[in-house]
Amino acid sequence: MKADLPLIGLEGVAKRYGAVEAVRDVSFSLPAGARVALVGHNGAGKTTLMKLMLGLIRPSAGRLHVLGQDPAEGAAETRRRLGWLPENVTFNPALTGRELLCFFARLKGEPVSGADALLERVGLGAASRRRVGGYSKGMRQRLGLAQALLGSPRALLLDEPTTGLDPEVRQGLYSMLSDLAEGGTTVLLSSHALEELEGQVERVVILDHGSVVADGTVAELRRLARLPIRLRLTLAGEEAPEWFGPAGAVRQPGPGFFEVSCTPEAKMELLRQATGDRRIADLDLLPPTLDELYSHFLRLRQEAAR
Ligand SMILES: Nc1ncnc2c1ncn2[C@@H]1O[C@H](COP(=O)(O)OP(=O)(O)OP(=O)(O)O)[C@@H](O)[C@H]1O
Repeated sequence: MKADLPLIGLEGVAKRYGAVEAVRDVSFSLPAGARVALVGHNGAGKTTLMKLMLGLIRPSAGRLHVLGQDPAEGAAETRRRLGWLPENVTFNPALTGRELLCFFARLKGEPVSGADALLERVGLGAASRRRVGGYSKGMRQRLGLAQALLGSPRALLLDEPTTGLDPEVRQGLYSMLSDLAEGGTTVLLSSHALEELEGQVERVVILDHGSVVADGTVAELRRLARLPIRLRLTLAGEEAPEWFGPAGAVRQPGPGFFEVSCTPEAKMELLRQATGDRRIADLDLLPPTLDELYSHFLRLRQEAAR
């Protein structure tokens, strides 16, 4: 692989299924060790992009390179260096976790001797000899991740890996992905659940109807969107400070506390006012959520299309 190439790169990639334009003119690149989320509504093109990167389907236009190769050329060595967790992973319920992982290891041409260590790593050590039919959703997802990790892949493509997981299992999965990225593995995951991505990925690529509508760190997207910032203020007594109105739009979501929305530039002045006023008992800064950013970028695109 050429040193100057990112691990995965897409240039003007399009994919048509008959009349459906599943992916349109998509370009981005993923360096080694990146943790990136592909975010979009149902049918936005997330799975199609992953299948293109895996070489399972060919682009209608544009170029892809994955580990220095065109994935559609199907080089076996390139495929072995990629791990994939499909969206709806199903396993033979009659087999144990260990049997299944050994089966996948043989398919991938990897030694089965690493299966136990991998099962330990994803937290399935104790359950490895139980039948998968009795596994919970979280356990099946972890087995799916173990399967994707076979052969120490350089890039992991995970299609909605956290769907249906409880918060604790989800956090465990994210911390595992963070460790892998620290070790240089590129992690690309798709998700609808924007809120849970905060702090878990460095970059978010927002897709809408097959096109990229925004691509950046969460902080960059917030700066670009310039959405109002909310300050939630809890009053010490009855009296609402006179500067509330002029400071920005005011809402009272409940008794004794207010939300003041202001522009990003007005934020520091508002904070100074609030922290210097004894009538304010407590405050929370509420930056725009990822969901709000997502809606903002979709709205911009729809307006531009009119
Ligand atoms: N094999 C196929 N044949 C025809 N159309 C397809 C095929 N695969 C995907 N599509 C269409 O391409 C578009 C993108 O689908 P894709 O599965 O990539 O979306 P997605 O973002 O992964 O959606 P979801 O969040 O629902 O999984 C959709 O309109 C879908 O119906």
